[in-house]
Amino acid sequence: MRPNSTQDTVALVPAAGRGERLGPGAPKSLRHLGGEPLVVHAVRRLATASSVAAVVVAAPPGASETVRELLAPVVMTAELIVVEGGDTRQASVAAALAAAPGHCDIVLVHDAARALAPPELADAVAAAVRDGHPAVVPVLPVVDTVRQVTASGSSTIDREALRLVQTPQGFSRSVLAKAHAECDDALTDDAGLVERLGLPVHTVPGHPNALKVTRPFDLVVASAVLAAEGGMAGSPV
Ligand SMILES: Nc1ccn([C@@H]2O[C@H](COP(=O)(O)OP(=O)(O)OP(=O)(O)O)[C@@H](O)[C@H]2O)c(=O)n1
Ligand SMILES: C[C@](O)(CO)[C@H](O)COP(=O)(O)O
Repeated sequence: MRPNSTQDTVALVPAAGRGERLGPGAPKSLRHLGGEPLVVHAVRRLATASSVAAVVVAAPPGASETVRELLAPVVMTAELIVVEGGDTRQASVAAALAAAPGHCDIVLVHDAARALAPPELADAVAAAVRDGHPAVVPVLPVVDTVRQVTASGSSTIDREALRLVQTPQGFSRSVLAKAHAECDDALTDDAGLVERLGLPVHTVPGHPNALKVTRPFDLVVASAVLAAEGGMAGSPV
């Protein structure tokens, strides 16, 4: 246990995706960045956050033991649980939530694909939930002009009110559990499920390092980000 910390948070890490947009190869969370799998980078940073007491990873089908062996040496100050993920991101989050230890009232949901999100971002999101917001998402402003294209033509959309949504997203545990129990629409994130309950979603500033590795170009960018931060490889937390 770290001194002077509020360890009331469990981080769920959906890591079971195939990574089709990244191209052929191993499941995305097991592909390497700077010599380590993406899931190792993501979990190391989460486990470094002072609010995080436990991490539950939803591993690719058949890879739970591999993921456990990869993560055991790097997660030393938080409880580590590995479960098998599902066919969709939503199913993987639900599987991880079902395995989350009961003593954590705050739940973060964080893509393994956002491998370099800094621990401070996780703590900022958890702090906003602790302050009373039932659902919290980190967001970045849109920096490009946005155009909507339809069959009948195209038009510019006012970007002032638009934001790009990242993870980790934070929730009060009861709210996330209710959202998953009551909504089975296929949505792209957990805040969308909570929104369907009619609850507000609070935003906090995101971080450029929390970029999602989706396509090959993103791996190039993430490699540069990792190099710029001096690498975190090999340091157990
Ligand atoms: N069945 C799934 C699908 C996705 N994810 C996870 O959800 C996060 C965000 O998903 P995305 O970036 O879309 O990953 P993939 O589904 O792997 O990507 P693709 O759509 O290119 O196959 C990733 O950490 C991914 O591993 C998951 O746990 N289970
Ligand atoms: C959850 C997420 O990362 C927030 O931006 C995003 O919605 C995941 O989308 P994907 O299409 O599953 O990569």
